[in-house]
Amino acid sequence: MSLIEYPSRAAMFSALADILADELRAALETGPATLVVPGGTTPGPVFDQLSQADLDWSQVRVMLSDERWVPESSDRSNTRLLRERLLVGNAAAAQLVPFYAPADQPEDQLATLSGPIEAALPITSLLLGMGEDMHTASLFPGADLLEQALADDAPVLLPMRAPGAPEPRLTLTAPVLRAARNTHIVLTGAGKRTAVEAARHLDDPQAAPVCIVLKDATIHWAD
Ligand SMILES: O=C1O[C@H](COP(=O)(O)O)[C@@H](O)[C@H](O)[C@H]1O
Repeated sequence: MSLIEYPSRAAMFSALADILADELRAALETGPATLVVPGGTTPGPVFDQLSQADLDWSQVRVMLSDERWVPESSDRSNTRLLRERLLVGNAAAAQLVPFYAPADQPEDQLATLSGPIEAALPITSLLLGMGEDMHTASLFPGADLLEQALADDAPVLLPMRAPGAPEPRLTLTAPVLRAARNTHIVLTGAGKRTAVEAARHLDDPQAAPVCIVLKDATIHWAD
């Protein structure tokens, strides 16, 4: 794992947006590109800048790493964050690959959502977040289907329920995340820095699911 420490969050968010835009531009020289991004509280400022990048967004497929099973009217909806902060400006031309469709439970839409996700693979640029519990995407320690999601033959998408997660989730699985061409993890604050170092030492995806991508990832950190 390589770690870049930035002097400020603003500097990190801006640098990350430039890096992702450069990766997408390079990939677009040979065909369509797929950008995968996290939800949560951290990536909004990256989206604000990336959405203004000058590239052929009509050839970019954008999807989440994971979604909370809530409608877009909820402020916990990761899709809502994407629509409000990334799929605007120049990036409004991008193709959103959906991670949510109205239904009581994620299992009800699993087959419908999986097809377009599979068709958009492999991932060109993967941006992930991480919680202090060392979860990434919705691969949580102690989650009901974690073992299945970590397996080499896991389907692209799985539902996930975890003690620390208030609602059911849908998440990309380990083989899909590991196959990304470029992997970045965006982290802020001392707690997440400690957590990612602990995950590296643990090297145990059951206890620290973020381990699955650490070998090839660039960690971007600012206090
Ligand atoms: O629930 C989630 O949490 C992680 C971390 O979020 P943050 O608020 O600590 O930045 C996020 O990466 C994931 O996509 C999201 O669904």
